Amino acid sequence: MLESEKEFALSAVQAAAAICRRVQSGIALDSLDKKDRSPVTVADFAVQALISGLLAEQFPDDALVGEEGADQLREASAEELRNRVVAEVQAARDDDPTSETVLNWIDRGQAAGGAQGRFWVLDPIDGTKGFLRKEQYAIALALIENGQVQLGVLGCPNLPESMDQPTGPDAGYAFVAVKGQGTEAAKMPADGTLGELSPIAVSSSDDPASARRCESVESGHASHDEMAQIAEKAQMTGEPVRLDSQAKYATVARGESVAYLRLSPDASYTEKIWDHAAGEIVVTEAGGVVTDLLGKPLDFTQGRGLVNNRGIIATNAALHERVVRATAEVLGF
Ligand SMILES: Nc1ncnc2c1ncn2[C@@H]1O[C@H](COP(=O)(O)OS(=O)(=O)O)[C@@H](OP(=O)(O)O)[C@H]1O
Ligand SMILES: [Mg+2]
Ligand SMILES: [Mg+2]
Ligand SMILES: [Mg+2]
Repeated sequence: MLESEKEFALSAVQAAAAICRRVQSGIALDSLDKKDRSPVTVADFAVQALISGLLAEQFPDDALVGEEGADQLREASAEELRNRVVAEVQAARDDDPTSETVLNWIDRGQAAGGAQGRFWVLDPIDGTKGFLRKEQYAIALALIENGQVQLGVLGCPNLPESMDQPTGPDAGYAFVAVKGQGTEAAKMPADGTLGELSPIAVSSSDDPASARRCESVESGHASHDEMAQIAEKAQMTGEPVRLDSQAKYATVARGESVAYLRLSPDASYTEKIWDHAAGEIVVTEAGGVVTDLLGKPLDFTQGRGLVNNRGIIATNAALHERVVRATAEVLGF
């Protein structure tokens, strides 16, 4: 089941990774460019346009819930940015779509989502801050049918074989999960090849003390203090590994970290479905558990946001209950 969707999603994410790598190689870390966010903006728009255009051709009846919209690019003052985006999309394809076509592809991603029907979910670049730092980022593509995630692909172009290694030219992994069929990973290095897919699984450890957990780099996205209290309560005493993007879900899925905690410091913030759909299925099909802070499954039926959600607990199966309990104690549920 979903064979052609799986093949499509993997190849679309691989093509997107090539755009990201090309754009990222133009970022100078040590200069004034540091404050220039335009590379990630170019790659964000170009990736959404590319994948949306491919989807429109291959699955024309499917809607797309994507993070980006083209309003900003349509402004007269955005001509230079728009031209850079269009050039990236043209370079990634065999044909030369017009600027209007590219903008329309981006805007196809403004679908509302919801409980019924079939739609794709895309975060063209998740971990935009990590992208600018040349650290971790992910291209996240998922397929939702009647509110359930059925397929997810995470492309992590800078993810090394182990989190303890520095990222380098050999880095790059793709993860793919299909409902009921498990999660697989393949090397996706910068040379443009995709290695053989092989099954991955979460850690089987039930020992919190030897367990490694991961969390966001940005303190604006996740409350490091409260998460440290939860971890301590759960007796997860190891230092957390901080990395950007849904690569965190990938490290849980392949068993190198046992938990990904996410607790927004801003209680009014609504998590977005594109920040979690692909990651959720990649972890659950690898044998893990992904819930909200109350221990309930994530609800993808409410549109573009995960409403009434203040955070995420993604762990291996053995430690989930312990972390949910610790969360309730610390937050006073
Ligand atoms: N206030 C707040 N609370 C929680 N989450 C937020 C918040 N603001 C933004 N975001 C979303 O965080 C996404 C980045 O995810 P991470 O936190 O995993 O990566 S990072 O450490 O920030 O790099 C990031 O995704 P991208 O925009 O795709 O990078 C945002 O959708
Ligand atoms: Mg994101
Ligand atoms: Mg994004
Ligand atoms: Mg964003």
